[in-house]
Amino acid sequence: MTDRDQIGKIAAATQAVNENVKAGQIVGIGSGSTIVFAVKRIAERNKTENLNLICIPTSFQARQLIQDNGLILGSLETNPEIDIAIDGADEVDGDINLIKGGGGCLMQEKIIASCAKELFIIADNRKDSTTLGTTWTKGVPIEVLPMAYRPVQLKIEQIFGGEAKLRMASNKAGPVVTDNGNFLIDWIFDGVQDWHQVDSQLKGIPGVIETGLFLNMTKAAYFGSPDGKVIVRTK
Ligand SMILES: O=C(CO)[C@H](O)[C@H](O)COP(=O)(O)O
Repeated sequence: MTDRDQIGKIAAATQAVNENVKAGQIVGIGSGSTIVFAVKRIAERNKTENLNLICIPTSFQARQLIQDNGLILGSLETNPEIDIAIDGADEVDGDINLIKGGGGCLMQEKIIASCAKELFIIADNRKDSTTLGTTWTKGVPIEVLPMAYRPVQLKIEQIFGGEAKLRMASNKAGPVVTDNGNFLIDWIFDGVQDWHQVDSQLKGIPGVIETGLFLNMTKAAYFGSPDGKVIVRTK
């Protein structure tokens, strides 16, 4: 990531927090590099405004971020209903459908997003695309039960074509293991798909736990550019 990309992330995160976080809310905290700037901004505001938020994490990383920034940590057990969730994305299309899971946290992210009244996405403007599947070239992340990864890979390739790759760790021998103890398959697909149909077909394969396709879930996406300007896309 260059400094220029970082400026975009900071701008998007700051504006999204300024416009949407309100005192007393239950706030879902996403995962990745952009959410770090949102949590920092929430913590800054909390010092002067006493926001009294309860923050629900989407990952181990988010849990640490909440605690390291002096915010109140909650869970879905204590707070099953969430006011807003803020998260990053790997790609965002013109209808604010998303590919997520580049950082491996898609399942908890999707659960938290589904419990939130509103989901706000923050990203640098490289993530902005008109058609899903054009700028994110690493494939659709899919969380799978470890014992089923091989048949799931084969079934995905048989049904949809493309290549379904087991995500391997970089500083450990073997596969990436998610916060939930599962494996990830990155499905590199050919061309534009009917994503709603693909998502339900993928979830119909035994062993698939969740997909990184977030369809019709987002209220607004904030894209920051290297000059610090932010474009907001709503539906
Ligand atoms: O889905 C995610 C993690 O699983 C992230 O939200 C997504 O990868 C975006 O990350 P970043 O803010 O670092 O670009």
